Order: sequence, then C-alpha cells, then structure tokens
Amino acid sequence: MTDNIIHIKGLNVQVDNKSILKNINLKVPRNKITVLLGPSGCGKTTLLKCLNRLTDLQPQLQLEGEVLIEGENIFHPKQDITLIRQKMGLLSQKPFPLPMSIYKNITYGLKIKGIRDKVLLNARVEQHLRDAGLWEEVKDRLHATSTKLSIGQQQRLCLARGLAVGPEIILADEPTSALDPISSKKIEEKFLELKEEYTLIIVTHILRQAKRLADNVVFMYFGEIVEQGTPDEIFNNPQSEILKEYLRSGH
Ligand SMILES: Nc1ncnc2c1ncn2[C@@H]1O[C@H](COP(=O)(O)OP(=O)(O)OP(=O)(O)O)[C@@H](O)[C@H]1O
Repeated sequence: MTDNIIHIKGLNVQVDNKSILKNINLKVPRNKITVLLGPSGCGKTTLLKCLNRLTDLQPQLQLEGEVLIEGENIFHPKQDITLIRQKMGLLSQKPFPLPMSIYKNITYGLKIKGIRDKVLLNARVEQHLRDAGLWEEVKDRLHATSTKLSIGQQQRLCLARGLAVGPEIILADEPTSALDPISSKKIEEKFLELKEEYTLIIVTHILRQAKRLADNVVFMYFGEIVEQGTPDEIFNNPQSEILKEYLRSGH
C-alpha cells in the first residue's frame, strides 16, 4: 500500500472572487518525487505555498479545504506554523543564500535548533554540504562569503541549508530555471538521491526534467488537476485533450 505523507482534500484558493486553485484533491507519496507540471499561471506555485502556509503572508487569498501532513490539518488554528515549516525545506527559482559565510549559512538553522557544540556543528556542516553535492567544491573555503559562489553553487548551498533544519519534505519551485545545464544536472542528481530520505515536490515547466525525475506527475491547468499518474501514463498515454496539446507544444 502506498504511504502518503500529504493528503490535500478539496483545496480551493480564491482572490477577489477569482479562483486560483479549484477543488484540489491530491495524495503525495512518501519518499517519491512528485512533479507539478503545467503552463504558466496554472497555480503550481500557489499550491506549493499552501503546503507550508506561505499563503499566510498573503491575507487577500481565501483558502478552503484541508491539507493533511501525516494526518494533521496544517490549517487548524492550533497548528504550530514553525513546526510545519521545519518539516519542509523550500528551494525557490533563484537562490537566496544568507549574506554570510558558507559555514554560517548551514549553522544558522542548526544553532536555532540549539546545537552549539563545535565538533557536532562541523560534522553537520560537512554532512549537509555532501548531501547537497557541494562539499568537494567548497571544503577549502567554508568561511568565505556565500555570495562569491556561482549561482549553481548557491542553489546547492540553499539546498544544504534547508536540509540542516531537518525537513521531511523538500518543496522546489522551478529550482533549476536560473541554472546552467551542468548545475541543473547536479541538482537533479541530488534530488534522485535525496528521495531515499525525503519526499520531494518539484514544480517544473521542463518536460524532459519531469520525465527524468518524477515518480508521480500532476498536470495542472487553470487551477485544476487535469490528470495525474506515472511518467509513462502522463507522457506516453495522456487521456485529456488539454494534456495532449500541452505535450505536443513540447514545453
Ligand atoms: N496574491 C495574488 N493575488 C492575485 N493573483 C494571484 C496571487 N497569487 C497568484 N495569483 C494568480 O494566480 C494564478 C496562479 O499563479 P501561480 O504563481 O500559482 O502560477 P504558476 O503555475 O506557478 O505560474 P508560473 O509557472 O508562471 O510560476 C496566476 O494567474 C496569478 O497571477
């Protein structure tokens, strides 16, 4: 039986009577990569934001429905928002490392969690940088400022920083769109390794990336889930005309 870490039930999001998400029902399997695919403006980013309640920052959005993470509704008024966000690492299109050293980018979250022991901090910094595929490139300059890194390295640093907080789920919103092909490949390789330990939800426009990464593809159009399935089902046997047309246009 599939073990679903997230269960979205009847999620609607509106702004000024305009629907951004319409009756979203979705189960996200644990330790798999779920890819949200669809044309610009179909609501992919809004759906990601609902999952870690970043929508709280936009009070004009009206939400209805439930998002259960490990069975708990994250919209329940008694939910601890900090705990919810700790469960989820977020990687955005453009990397935003903290304007401090590579080392401090990682220890920042660890110190908030109360880890002060220098030996432990050093070990965790190395582990998270290795997990993000950056260690070999930066091990000799851990105390240099993060802003000197290339954009691709900055994105992997942001991944390492997110992992340091101990998430269960990694949300990534077009995480390679600002990167060159080699850096994109490195991020994709890491994602495939990370699903051993984490659940990943990745937004992408890139069909080939979705094919390479996804265990589960969710195709969205104008705020609705039109189809979902394995990459084989979605790419080789699409059912709806909208998806067929989207695939033909070869995004
Ligand atoms: N706070 C907001 N106020 C008004 N409209 C919004 C708001 N947030 C999102 N929208 C609208 O909702 C729709 C979905 O936006 P969203 O960013 O989720 O789409 P997307 O599929 O991620 O697009 P893209 O691929 O271009 O990033 C868009 O039409 C957008 O303009």
